[in-house]
Amino acid sequence: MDPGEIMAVMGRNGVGKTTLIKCIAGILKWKSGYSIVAGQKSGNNKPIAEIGYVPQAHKSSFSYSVRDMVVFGKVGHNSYFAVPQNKDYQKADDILERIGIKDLRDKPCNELSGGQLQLVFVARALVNSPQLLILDEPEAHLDFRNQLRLLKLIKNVVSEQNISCIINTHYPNHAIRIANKCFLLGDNDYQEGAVQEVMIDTNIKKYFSVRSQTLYTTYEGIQIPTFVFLDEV
Ligand SMILES: Nc1ncnc2c1ncn2[C@@H]1O[C@H](COP(=O)(O)OP(=O)(O)OP(=O)(O)O)[C@@H](O)[C@H]1O
Repeated sequence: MDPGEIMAVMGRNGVGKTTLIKCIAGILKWKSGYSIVAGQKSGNNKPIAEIGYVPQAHKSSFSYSVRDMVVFGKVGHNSYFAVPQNKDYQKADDILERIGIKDLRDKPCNELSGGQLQLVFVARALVNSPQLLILDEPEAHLDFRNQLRLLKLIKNVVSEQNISCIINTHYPNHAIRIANKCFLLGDNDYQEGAVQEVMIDTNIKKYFSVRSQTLYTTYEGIQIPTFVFLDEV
């Protein structure tokens, strides 16, 4: 992928999307082969600093404050010698404000809702200014407004910081709205290419067994495609 690009990974439940992005991130080992991120081979269980990975948010058992959770992303959670500096807290505060959750700053993470925790994980990934941002279903727990805000935030961060982003999503409407590329994963094959060419009704039928129709809405002079799901095939 090139800097400035967003790739949406799509496919039905259990097909292997999370496994794929965990292998790219170096969290899981490839059975064979490897991926190269920012010039480094991933797949040897060594975290790559240039990758910001945002897992699917479940309830957190950590009682750290939101601010500390984000700062740990910066200084390294397990690093004994790493003491957060004022500038680390300042950066964490800036990101929390940008994401719109500064009011949660002092709240313990184990008292957050799933959607709030998801946004905290995004902040924690961004605090390191990664070259590759990998997000696993980041919109899953968010309400419509926060979904929209998060998608806009991802798009802006990718373009302003000229980084790359891989986003695992179940929403074709989100993929077509923010991604340039799409990787559509099936049981025995995949399709990869420009999102407008891959995310089409015939592929939704082939990879999800759902009949859909694309409708178009014009907003601020831009045509926005929207998939309407009609029935199972
Ligand atoms: N820790 C694990 N050990 C063994 N099998 C696993 C493990 N995690 C996932 N799997 C299996 O690997 C396959 C792919 O799982 P994965 O989580 O990558 O799918 P996914 O496409 O991300 O699914 P979803 O859309 O439901 O999140 C599934 O069949 C799942 O049951």
